[in-house]
Amino acid sequence: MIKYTAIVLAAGQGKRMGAGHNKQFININDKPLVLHTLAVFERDTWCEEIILVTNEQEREQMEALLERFPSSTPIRAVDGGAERQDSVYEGLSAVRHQTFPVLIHDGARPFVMEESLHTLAETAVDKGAALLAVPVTDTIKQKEGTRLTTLDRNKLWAAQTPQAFQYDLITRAHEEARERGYYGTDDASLVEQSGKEVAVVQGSYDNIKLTTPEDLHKAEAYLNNQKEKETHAMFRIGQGFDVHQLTEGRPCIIGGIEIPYEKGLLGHSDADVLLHTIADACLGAVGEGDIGKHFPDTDPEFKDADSGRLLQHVWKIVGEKGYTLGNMDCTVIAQAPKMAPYIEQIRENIADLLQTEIDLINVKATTTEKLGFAGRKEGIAAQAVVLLQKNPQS
Ligand SMILES: Nc1ccn([C@@H]2O[C@H](COP(=O)(O)OP(=O)(O)OP(=O)(O)O)[C@@H](O)[C@H]2O)c(=O)n1
Ligand SMILES: C[C@](O)(CO)[C@H](O)COP(=O)(O)O
Repeated sequence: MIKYTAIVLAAGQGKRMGAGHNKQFININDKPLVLHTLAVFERDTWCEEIILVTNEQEREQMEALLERFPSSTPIRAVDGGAERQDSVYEGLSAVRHQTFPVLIHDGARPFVMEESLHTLAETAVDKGAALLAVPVTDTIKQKEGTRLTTLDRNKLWAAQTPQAFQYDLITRAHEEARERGYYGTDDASLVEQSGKEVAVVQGSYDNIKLTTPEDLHKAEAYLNNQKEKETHAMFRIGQGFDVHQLTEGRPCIIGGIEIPYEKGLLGHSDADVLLHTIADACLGAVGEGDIGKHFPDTDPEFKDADSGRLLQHVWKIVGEKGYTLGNMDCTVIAQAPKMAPYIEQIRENIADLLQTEIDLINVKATTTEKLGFAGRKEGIAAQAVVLLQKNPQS
């Protein structure tokens, strides 16, 4: 996981939208545009802080909106400038975590996907600068006076946001542009001007910028389509499987309970094979990959980590996506130690971690009749099936 800062630009006037006021406050399916965009970053666990660049005259209105819709990710509002580029500069000046990559995003692009944010953050760390873009699908003509020329479409990409950068690199590019009086229509162009390469991350054609009134209809259609898909997904199912090796000199922690045994489980964290399996099943159910993606075993933060804490983090993601537990069924596959005396304690602990009823949690154990690695007591495996159901309030 890479932590990043998001700068969300909302200090424009929305002249081309023709609403008579800043388009960021236009309601799309009962919620102002800017809140749809902020929600993408609020949901993303990689986003450490959001800097919202607002129009000085609209600062109070924006702050009132943020108060009405509180966010779990810190949001700081700062005043923007006359041009988009000036607003970005003000946003950059307010960044606190200067070692994190910064993702600069138009408040008017509410449909960017979380997967794109992660690829951009990773590419910015790796290469310094990256932008989201899509191959152009129309034939593009250049008109000079009355003369038309046709550009080679195979070389053309339509730039989107976010555009992601190492903080020092983009700040320097902005300062150089200010010194030269250069104004670009995006941030990548400033880095290009300073002679550095910007990596292209292919985005989605859905990541539109709401610019003209026609775009509002497209946005409503997109959101209705999304809603339809979500309401159909009343239930989601996930399965998990995990194995850890038994070794001497480690505690044997299964389901959060330390079980007296001559050996323990080996792993980067506390190697709780059952809680890892449950976490994987939960992430699988909400389409969020696996625990390796969220808690890499190369990250020193998770060395000997309490897997109960990891499961609670996963459970928060499940909750944020609007799901609650239907039920779960788990099997621990171990020749030894004998699990039966600890099953009730394990169920209670899982129920406690997930703040749910114990009746929804079934845990059982089996040996493998001395066959295979489990039978030879070389390791312990666990598997789980988790059914999630849509929270009626979401
Ligand atoms: N001085 C400015 C100008 C633009 N933006 C932001 O930059 C994004 C992209 O700009 P655009 O779509 O052009 O928005 P507006 O400038 O609001 O629209 P218009 O050009 O039609 O007036 C928008 O989220 C807008 O709020 C900004 O923060 N500060
Ligand atoms: C940054 C941008 O969204 C990339 O496509 C675009 O250049 C913003 O331009 P605008 O004129 O400020 O809408």
